[in-house]
Amino acid sequence: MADPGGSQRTALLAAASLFPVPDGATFSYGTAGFRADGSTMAPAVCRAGIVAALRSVKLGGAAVGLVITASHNPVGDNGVKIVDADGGMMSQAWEPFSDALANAPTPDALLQLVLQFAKDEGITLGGAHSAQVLLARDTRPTGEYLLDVATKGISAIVGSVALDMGILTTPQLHWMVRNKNRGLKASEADYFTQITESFRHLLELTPDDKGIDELNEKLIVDGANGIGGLKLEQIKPNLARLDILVRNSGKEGEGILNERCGADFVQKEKVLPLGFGPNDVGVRCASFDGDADRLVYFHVTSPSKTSVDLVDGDKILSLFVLFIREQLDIINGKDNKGLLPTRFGVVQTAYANGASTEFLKNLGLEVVFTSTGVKYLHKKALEYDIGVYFEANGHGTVLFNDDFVSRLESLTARLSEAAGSPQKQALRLLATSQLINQAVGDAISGMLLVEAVLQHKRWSFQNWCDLYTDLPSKQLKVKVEDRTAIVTTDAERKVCQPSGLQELIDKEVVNYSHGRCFVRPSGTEDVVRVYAEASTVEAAESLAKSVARHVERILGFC
Ligand SMILES: CC(=O)N[C@H]1[C@@H](OP(=O)(O)O)O[C@H](CO)[C@@H](O)[C@@H]1O
Ligand SMILES: [Mg+2]
Repeated sequence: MADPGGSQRTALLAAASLFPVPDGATFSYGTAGFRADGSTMAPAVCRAGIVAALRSVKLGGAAVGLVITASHNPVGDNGVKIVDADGGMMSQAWEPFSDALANAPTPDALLQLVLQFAKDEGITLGGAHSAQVLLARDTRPTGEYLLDVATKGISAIVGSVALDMGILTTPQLHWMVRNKNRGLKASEADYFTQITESFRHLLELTPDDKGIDELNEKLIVDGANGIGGLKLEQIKPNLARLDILVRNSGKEGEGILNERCGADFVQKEKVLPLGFGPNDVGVRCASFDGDADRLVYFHVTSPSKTSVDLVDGDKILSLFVLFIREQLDIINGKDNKGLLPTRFGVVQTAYANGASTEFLKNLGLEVVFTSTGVKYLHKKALEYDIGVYFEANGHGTVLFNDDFVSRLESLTARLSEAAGSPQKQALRLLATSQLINQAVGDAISGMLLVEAVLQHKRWSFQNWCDLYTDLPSKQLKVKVEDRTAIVTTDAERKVCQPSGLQELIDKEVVNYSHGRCFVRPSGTEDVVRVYAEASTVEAAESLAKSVARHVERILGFC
């Protein structure tokens, strides 16, 4: 390997010495980057900066992203995630190196790891290369400091440039990286223009005969006291036909990030977030998580109850699927002789409610399953012309393949406005591809698509809720000695190790009507997760508990 030169070695050794890894600390890139108490994150963040810069060098100087956030976790936590040049999550092939680097015990060990990795990957260091990393952070108190730490890590790769894009939602940064590398406008103002314009365009395409629905314009958004609420306040005045009120907006003094509010809280607890109450009965409400890449909707059911009717990621997915299918069916209807052949696919995980999967399959759709984690779902969705994916917790998007968008564009240019022409349907799909974030799940743009579709269909929240009835489900966490002893297959729906456990699960499941149950080691917490579904709440709980007991017994409860 070409010697990277003294200055490169010195820079790496210096950065590693600034933020030593404390004895006993171990970082793991996990399902969504490194995360821990914010005050302990500097070593991992600095080293993630090094990884991001190396990734950019490897990709010929293409922009790579780095975001400082711990999403829905408590305000004291923080984390770091790397965004690949296509705007998606960092290539999984680089995760083992990221782990090794984050845990390198000494500056010299770090240097050796970088040198070896650069050699293996064919990366020439210290030469005439360039690298650029776009940085962003959410509103956490440790964010500013950690962003500075990341910058130091990036600068440790000689020739790298760190560009601070400011306080952003996670999906904004993904969008910027994607656009920049495609030679498209990539500023925050461009992001806002694109989503507000395409939203306006979609509303203009709402069927004329359906008129305007006065009732449906009001929407209250729980911003989790994070960055999403602040950004939504910024674009609110530019959103036609929507009367949005933001609560837990992230403004100084309004509340603590993610504390008893936000999409994760609402989806898991199924109760009202802080700031919502009896006066909100009947109003459509939405909830973002702390970095605004998750979205759920809810309704306050009665003035005396704190429970909510929840519309989770599965039902958001179902709404999008219906809308897209409606447009495709008309474009490809017999009068139009299949103008736009489309491979349309839906991607879910084992956590998708069984009722949603049945609903989608009954529509004749191709529904495929991947392991938990957006990185898996996104990759699968890219295999289709239009791929829709969502996790039940509200993270997801609709991906339009580039070739398909080109076909759609030339189709819209060819079609006339004449009666019977599916021009409007094609334009709706085009506007949808502009509105919904193509890089990653995005609460703000996802919410605008939901709103446009509800207006298109003139649907109330209740109409949406009634699409299907969720099967009661229960999730439990089991603390065991070593969660990695569980190995799964079939998109995590079956256990292959330890032997015998799957047979025990099967024996439990047959006792329950509509019973379904699976267990898997979490990728973000030191627990085994147990998920069960059945026809009643009590049955789902009982099934989850029985299986949790088997897990405890076989793996050793701790
Ligand atoms: C059941 C569940 O909600 N799991 C979450 C959680 O992953 P686990 O690997 O289950 O800990 O965090 C991931 C990252 O945010 C998210 O993608 C995923 O959906
Ligand atoms: Mg998040």
